Amino acid sequence: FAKSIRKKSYAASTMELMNLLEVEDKLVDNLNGYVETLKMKLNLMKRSLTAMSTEHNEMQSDYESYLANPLNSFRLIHRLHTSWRKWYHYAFRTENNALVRIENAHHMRMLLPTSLDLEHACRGIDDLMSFYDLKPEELAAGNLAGYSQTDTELTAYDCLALGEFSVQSRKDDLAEAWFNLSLSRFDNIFDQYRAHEALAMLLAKNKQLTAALHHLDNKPEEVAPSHGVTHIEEELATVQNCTVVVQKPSRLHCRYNSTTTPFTRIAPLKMEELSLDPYMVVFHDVIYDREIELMLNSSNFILSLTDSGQESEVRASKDSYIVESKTLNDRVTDMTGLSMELSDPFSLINYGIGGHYMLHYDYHKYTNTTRAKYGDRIATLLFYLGEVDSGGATIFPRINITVTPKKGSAVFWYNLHNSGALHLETLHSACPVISGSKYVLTKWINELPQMFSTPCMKDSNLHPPQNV
Ligand SMILES: O=C(O)CCC(=O)C(=O)O
Ligand SMILES: [Fe+2]
Repeated sequence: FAKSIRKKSYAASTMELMNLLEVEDKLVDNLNGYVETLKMKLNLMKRSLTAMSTEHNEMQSDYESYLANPLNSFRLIHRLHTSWRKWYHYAFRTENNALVRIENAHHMRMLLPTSLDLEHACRGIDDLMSFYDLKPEELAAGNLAGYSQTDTELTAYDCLALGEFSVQSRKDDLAEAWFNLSLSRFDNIFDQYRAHEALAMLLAKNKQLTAALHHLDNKPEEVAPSHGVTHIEEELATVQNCTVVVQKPSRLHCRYNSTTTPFTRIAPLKMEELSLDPYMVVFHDVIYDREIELMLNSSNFILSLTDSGQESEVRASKDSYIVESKTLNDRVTDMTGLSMELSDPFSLINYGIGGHYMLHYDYHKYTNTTRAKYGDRIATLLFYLGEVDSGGATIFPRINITVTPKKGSAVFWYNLHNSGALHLETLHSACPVISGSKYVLTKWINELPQMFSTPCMKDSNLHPPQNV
């Protein structure tokens, strides 16, 4: 088998394509040889199995008299001791002949078309379609603008690949047609689900989440949900949560916190527990109107908003600005019992109409060494600096919690389990602002200086509420 490395693109020339035919010839031959070797092995095992089971069945029909004969008992012990071991090893052994075939296949991988070749081939088909105004159905049926040949029909996998190429080329309508063709060509639910999944991803990309989920309903039980599927489900949960404008009444209780630090004993904080795991609370009246006014009217902040010079864009997304404040740092310590050392400064975020913050986690998910050096974000505290006329809630779709901005309140939650593990249920986002403007002040709290206030407990995943 040739070992040379090919450089030319297969899709570019007929000569190269002829080489590819030759490669396929050799591959078929090689695989055939492999199958033959396996067949021989299988036949040998089948023959021995027949001999063994005949003997076994004879013995079983009258085992008392069979085993009464010492020669028979000897043979039984010998058989089980020797033969079964032999078969066990034989089953695991890879025949030399088979190994050679596998090695051949390994070398021939160099001659196979790469993903770039496949892309070129897809582009070729795509160009043909645009040029001659061909429809995917015609091509899939092997019909090339009236030039039709038998046996040139495309397979379900071909259609799937062309669909994927169309997604990459941002031709979503074409992609949908290819995926549907692929779906109708597959003949079992497992393969069909591949097409359903591709269609679901495409629909989800275009925000047609419910239609996407309909496709995902076709998932056979044996198939594990993919990352993409989980993402669609969360996106849908996000949309559903965002449409709930009023805050869900909390099942947990409301209380005054006067235990965190000496300060809170004098001035207790009003807090409402939203969740125990991840631990999450809302504090009321913890940032004052005059503090908010000062911050929002600071010339630097106003400048930072107008500076971007792209008013509509700024309004359509979030815009953040760094704020340092010892008073507020101390307040967050009073509220949470956590040290503000090594934490990021506050981030003042403004969202205009449609402004939102995609689903995300606040932790960095550092590697162990980076994390030991810099520390991850153990918790987040988010002050709401105003009410939003409509929309703009902070939502946690995995735990079904929606927090509606209320001027002067703050939401606080732990991003990490008490063991230090990342808390996956803290996935959250800011819903698009429908009307009004939203201002929040975020503090991402570093884990490193919390060693004594929140000792990391290896076996516990829960943050005890008394920490807050
Ligand atoms: O604005 C919000 O509601 C959420 C902000 C947020 O997630 C963050 O600052 O990390
Ligand atoms: Fe966040």
